[in-house]
Amino acid sequence: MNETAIEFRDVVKCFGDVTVLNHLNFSVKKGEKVSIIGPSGSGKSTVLRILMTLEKIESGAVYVAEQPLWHEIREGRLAPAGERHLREMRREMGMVFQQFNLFPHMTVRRNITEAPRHVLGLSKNDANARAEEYLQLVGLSDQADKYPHQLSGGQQQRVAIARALAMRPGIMLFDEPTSALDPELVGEVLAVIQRLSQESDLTLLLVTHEMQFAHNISDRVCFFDKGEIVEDGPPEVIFTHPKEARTREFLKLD
Ligand SMILES: Nc1ncnc2c1ncn2[C@@H]1O[C@H](COP(=O)(O)OP(=O)(O)OP(=O)(O)O)[C@@H](O)[C@H]1O
Repeated sequence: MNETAIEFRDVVKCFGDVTVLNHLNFSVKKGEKVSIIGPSGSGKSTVLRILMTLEKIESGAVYVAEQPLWHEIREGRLAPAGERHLREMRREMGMVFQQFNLFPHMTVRRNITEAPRHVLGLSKNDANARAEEYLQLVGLSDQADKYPHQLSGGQQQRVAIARALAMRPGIMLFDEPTSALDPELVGEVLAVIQRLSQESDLTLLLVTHEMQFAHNISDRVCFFDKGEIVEDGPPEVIFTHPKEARTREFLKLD
């Protein structure tokens, strides 16, 4: 587990006058399961959005699978990344958002097969077989012909997970995947992510407000505040005897 899957080196990200990431240094090893916790507005989602190239950074560097995300080597020199490089880098990662963002006019099966067919060039049969494999993994094999509006929020989020997995990324990013769900539907989505974390060698980076869940699935938990990592350690330490006062306060341990 020595290869680095994700690395932020001295990254600064601002929105206008507001510094959202303040010289952030952060890395995740290949196969590691890491949760980011912290107060609202601390920059947690921004980390994931930068990885998906949905946001640019002001300075510093981001590496994915040990390659620079925003730069590429052209003619032996480091040059700003072209669209092709960005597309290739994005392919290393699958992201599941708070909102499921399924295509409403497509069946569940087509939601999952669309990218494998058109981005990876899989045949219809191969893409369908892949959709079946991942629908089984998320427990929705019998829903392939339904449309998103015919499913519960929890089922839609499980389809979104299957859709991301069907691209076979090495890294899965989850941005508060249960925060848009009714409480009674949270468990089924967490169960799927938990199974993924136990049974796969995927690298997993999860932003969550579900502390017990972060405790259960993570190798490491990072507590973010004001765009910095205040504390970073195994869940047994962070959730029971963190060193930093700010972490204790956030977790209401005092
Ligand atoms: N597109 C944007 N334009 C301006 N400000 C933004 C934008 N996106 C995020 N921000 C601001 O950046 C800060 C960090 O946002 P971010 O979503 O990363 O926080 P977060 O820790 O994920 O919060 P939450 O737990 O509420 O989702 C917030 O103050 C937010 O208002």
